[in-house]
Amino acid sequence: MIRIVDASEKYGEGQQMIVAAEPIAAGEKIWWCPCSDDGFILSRDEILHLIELQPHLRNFLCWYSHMTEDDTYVIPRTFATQQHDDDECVLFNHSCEPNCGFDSDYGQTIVAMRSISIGEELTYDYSFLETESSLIRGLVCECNTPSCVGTLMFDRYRDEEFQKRFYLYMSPYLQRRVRELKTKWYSTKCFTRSATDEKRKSLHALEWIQAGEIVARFSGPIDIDNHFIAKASKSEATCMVDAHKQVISLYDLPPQSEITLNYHGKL
Ligand SMILES: C[S@@+](CC[C@H](N)C(=O)[O-])C[C@H]1O[C@@H](n2cnc3c(N)ncnc32)[C@H](O)[C@@H]1O
Repeated sequence: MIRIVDASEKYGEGQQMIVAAEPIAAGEKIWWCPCSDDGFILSRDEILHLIELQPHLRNFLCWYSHMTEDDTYVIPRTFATQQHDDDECVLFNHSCEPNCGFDSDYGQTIVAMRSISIGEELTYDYSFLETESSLIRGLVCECNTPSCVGTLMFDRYRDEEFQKRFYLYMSPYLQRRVRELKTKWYSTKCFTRSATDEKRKSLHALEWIQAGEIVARFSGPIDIDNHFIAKASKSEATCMVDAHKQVISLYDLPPQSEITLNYHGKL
């Protein structure tokens, strides 16, 4: 059903792509990705540490990892040899007007979203899998479609039009993130980190946050068990909550700073 061909001209030296080897009908299942079952599961910090130790693995780790949860990345088991063997699902490229997506019942199955002709490139939108802390955030898109967004920031899941069109084609992780936006909203400048000693998740700045910016917003009770914002003493908290249940930064917060609140004081 599919063929792998050279794509150096479109995406750059050494790049490959998947094309349809026969006509594919809308809704047809194209590929079942084994990587989520077989791959190594690492946090963002663990991957960045690995890249620091072995810089030659950077492209492999960043290109072929995908997110299955906040701060949870699956990388092909073969990363040490830099081969992707039969995991051809890693060769699907991104398009801002994709023709494939994920089957919402079986998140690991790639299906055709419309009929596809022989020779047409098979693509999905990487925003069906990735959020702002994607390891390829900032990739300049070469999909050449009229609705190309340019630089991929992986915040498209927040857009209501995008949700309406593509919710059913997003991975289970992205679908959950879309649902959570209604009750537990975090700024695009934040990311969740799970690599603390107690394995409790915590919220951090992904990029520079200025004093007075809205960092998060809640609709329910602001309870420490309800979200990932850690507690701190009054003098150490980096944020406060305003009358509209918005978490506001008290200071300029450089990347990596932890978002913290003083839960004992009046929130
Ligand atoms: C999962 S791999 C896809 C397969 C890749 N083409 C290969 O041959 O290994 C993701 C990488 O492919 C390239 N890529 C995929 N879609 C792209 C796009 N729309 N624009 C530019 N580069 C893209 C980027 O280098 C990206 O990091």
